Amino acid sequence: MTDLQRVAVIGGGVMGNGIAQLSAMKGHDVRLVDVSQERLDSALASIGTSLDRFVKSGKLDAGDRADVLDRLRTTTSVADAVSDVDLVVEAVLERLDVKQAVLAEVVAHAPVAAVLGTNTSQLSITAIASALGDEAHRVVGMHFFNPAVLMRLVELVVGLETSPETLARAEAYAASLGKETVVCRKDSPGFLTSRFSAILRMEALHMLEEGLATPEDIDKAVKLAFNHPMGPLELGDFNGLDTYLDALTGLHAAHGERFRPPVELKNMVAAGRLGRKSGRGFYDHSGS
Ligand SMILES: CCCCCCCC(=O)CC(=O)SCCNC(=O)CCNC(=O)[C@H](O)C(C)(C)COP(=O)(O)OP(=O)(O)OC[C@H]1O[C@@H](n2cnc3c(N)ncnc32)[C@H](O)[C@@H]1OP(=O)(O)O
Ligand SMILES: NC(=O)C1=CN([C@@H]2O[C@H](COP(=O)(O)OP(=O)(O)OC[C@H]3O[C@@H](n4cnc5c(N)ncnc54)[C@H](O)[C@@H]3O)[C@@H](O)[C@H]2O)C=CC1
Repeated sequence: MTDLQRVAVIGGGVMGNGIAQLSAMKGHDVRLVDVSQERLDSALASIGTSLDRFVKSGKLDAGDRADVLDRLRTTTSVADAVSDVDLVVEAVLERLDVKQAVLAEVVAHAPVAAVLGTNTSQLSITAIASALGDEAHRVVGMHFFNPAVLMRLVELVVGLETSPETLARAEAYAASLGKETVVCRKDSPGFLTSRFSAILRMEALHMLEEGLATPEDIDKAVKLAFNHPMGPLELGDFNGLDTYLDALTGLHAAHGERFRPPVELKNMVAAGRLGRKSGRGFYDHSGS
């Protein structure tokens, strides 16, 4: 194990619970933080389901399942969670002000040597770190992919103030999780992956708006023509349409018209159709 034994994950939603689970599976001592016990219970339920799948497919020993859960502690207190950690992964919602406030609270309570990773999908790392004054050198983009327990990549993003030591420690943590990394060496909203992803997704949304085909056929075209495991609309439901809309809104502000979120996507989020997590999005998930 590296010197990054103790890890706190802030936010236990779609991404945070997977990052916490994976870290515990790879031997880290993990503290998972969310705003309420209800949210933490929901995160633990997702982790339990995922661990069961690993056990069922023979990728995890039934005996090791309990050890993984023993290494994972939950709390609603950021101060308590980060007091002795080596690294923090922030995975709260995709809003600059919320991320800045959470990291400011982390800095107030974490050891000065702790690395501060943010799992933002597209926000500027420099802007997030700007709330931390002299501590900005400790902030690095650590962009995981959903589901974090299975996807092979972590995209590391260097902000203007990120120190080489911070990047090196983030690389060591990703390696300890068995991940490959790419480094986006110049901070730019959307980095490498979210800009690629958004281009395909925007075309799918425009095709839907233009009535070219059903959602099923738009997704099937991408899956079968290009061998993608999921189509772009299916993937939106998988990510969560609220997070997807927040990400597009940021990309639109940074890169202009090509990423303008369509009104239909805004309407779906306003109506609470958030994809898998609410039971309905581009598709009906109420039975799954
Ligand atoms: C504007 C841009 C910004 C947008 C918003 C932000 C987004 C981001 O910032 C970044 C992102 O995450 S983008 C999304 C990246 N993720 C993807 O593209 C996922 C695509 N899907 C897949 O790879 C597979 O469908 C997947 C791997 C998910 C599932 O595989 P399959 O399709 O083959 O389905 P299954 O047969 O169900 O699963 C295969 C094996 O894996 C096991 N498994 C699946 N999920 C699991 C989980 N969560 N935990 C544990 N095990 C799991 C499953 O049991 C099965 O195992 P075997 O039976 O042994 O093969
Ligand atoms: N959903 C996805 O597929 C991906 C999302 N991301 C990024 O990861 C981050 C989290 O996204 P999701 O997990 O999808 O969101 P989510 O909405 O599923 O989960 C966010 C969690 O953060 C918690 N939270 C909010 N404020 C908090 C605070 N002050 N302290 C502690 N917890 C707090 C919420 O209660 C919620 O449980 C975002 O920045 C998103 O852009 C990155 C890769 C993929």
